[in-house]
Amino acid sequence: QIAIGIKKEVDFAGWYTNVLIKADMLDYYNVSGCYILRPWSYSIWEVIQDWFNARIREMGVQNAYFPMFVSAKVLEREKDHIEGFSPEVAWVTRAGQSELEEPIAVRPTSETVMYPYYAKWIKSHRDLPLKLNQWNNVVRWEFKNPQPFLRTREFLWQEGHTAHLTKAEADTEVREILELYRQVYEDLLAVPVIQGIKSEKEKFAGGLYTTTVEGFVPTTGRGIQAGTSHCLGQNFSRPEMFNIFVEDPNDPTGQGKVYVWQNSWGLSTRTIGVMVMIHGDNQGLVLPPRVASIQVVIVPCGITAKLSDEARKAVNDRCEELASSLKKVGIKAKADLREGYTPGFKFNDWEQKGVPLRLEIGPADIAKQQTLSVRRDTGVKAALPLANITTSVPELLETIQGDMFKRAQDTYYSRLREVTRWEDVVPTLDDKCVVVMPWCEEEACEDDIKERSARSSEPTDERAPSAGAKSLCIPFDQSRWPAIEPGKTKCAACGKDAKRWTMFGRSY
Ligand SMILES: O=C1CCCN[C@@H]1CCCn1cnc2cc(F)c(F)cc2c1=O
Ligand SMILES: [Mg+2]
Repeated sequence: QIAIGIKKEVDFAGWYTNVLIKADMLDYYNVSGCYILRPWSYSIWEVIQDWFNARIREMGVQNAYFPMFVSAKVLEREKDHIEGFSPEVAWVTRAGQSELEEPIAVRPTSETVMYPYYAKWIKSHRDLPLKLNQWNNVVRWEFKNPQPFLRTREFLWQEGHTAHLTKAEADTEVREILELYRQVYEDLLAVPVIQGIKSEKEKFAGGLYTTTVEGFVPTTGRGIQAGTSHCLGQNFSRPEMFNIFVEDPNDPTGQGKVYVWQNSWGLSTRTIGVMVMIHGDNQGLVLPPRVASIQVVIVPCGITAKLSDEARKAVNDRCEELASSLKKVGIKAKADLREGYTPGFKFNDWEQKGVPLRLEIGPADIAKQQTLSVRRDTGVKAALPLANITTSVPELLETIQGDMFKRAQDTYYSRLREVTRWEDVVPTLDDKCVVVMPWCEEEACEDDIKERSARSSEPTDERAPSAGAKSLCIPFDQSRWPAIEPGKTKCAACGKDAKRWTMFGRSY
């Protein structure tokens, strides 16, 4: 009896956790907001790590590891940097039965752990650029309801922290990393994202500016911040903060000092949650081939009781041979020869786990020297000759990867609604779309938009106010929308001169 699944469009939150459990991606844990990452999801994180490590190594970034504990004195180095976040900080206050002299914080991010050592290690401009990254876990005691991968009290991420002699160099690296984040999503996870800069209200307050890759979840019509690359400017290197400076190589007197220009950038296991939400369907998980730990599952069919033992052996051997010839060309293939399970049971099992391609082989297929392929993303079936299977299957997997991305990108772009009149804002949000409007970029206006859009669209049911819209990003690529005419095009919210088209929406 295969459990009746929860429908994605009916109960999205229930569908999401059900898919994760049924696909063996995670398990629940008795500390709220924490989950166990089982191999089926952890293998996706490893693909992302391997890919990202190769590329940052090419950029001269080195991996390192810093302690997870931060003293209160160090964490609260600068009151205003931390003040908004302090409710999220987890503290160790005792070991065994003895209270600690000073409480020790568990890192929520590592700026304050790392930068005192940047100050110590960076003595000359020849020590620049310093580029370190760590793969670690961080703890943030969020109080909003937790969601696996999307909002958890402990999560895995990489956090890159770099120091440069000039702003220009820092600016360049911010975008190089953001481009890598785009590729992780679009090329590995088949998830479309839009690159842009955050508004003053939404940026990391401790930094100079924040760039972001913004995802979109069509089922809920909500945007999701999928990765961030900040330029910190000299905010963390200035004397009152970590005092990280070098002699100015361009100052003939040799007296000049340059405070270093810093960046920090992070991508977390939220990547996995976004991929599940975008591609999953009512049969369960749908994995993009490039991150699937099993890309092709081969299932013996037509094995009935009346089939002779040698015929049954012939089918099983053919499945095994097919798996090994696909593995030889680098395809992650598996023959499911489990006894005592029907083909139908196996089909459902691997569909729930999101394996991108199934190949069925029965006596009839052997006779015809073919296999029946079934795509997980579309369900489309096609007979494939065994003769050229080691080229047709890799090609089919690439087609699946491309089609999954294209479908998701078309959906995302179809939900970007150009809005130039305020009265169209809330209806657009209620339509599960992103508002893209000419915006003045003033913080007061953004506060106003959030408040005015929080009122529900139907004046009658004041009870159920919809969540307000916040700015998601100001896309770097403005060419998708009509040019803003300076002094002429007005902000759709306040009527002041608009500066750039900006995406507003409800978000995670
Ligand atoms: O977002 C990134 C990328 C990787 C490195 N860090 C930056 C900025 C993190 C911003 N941030 C985000 N969340 C925080 C939560 C806290 F509890 C806290 F004490 C501090 C922070 C905090 O600084
Ligand atoms: Mg937060």
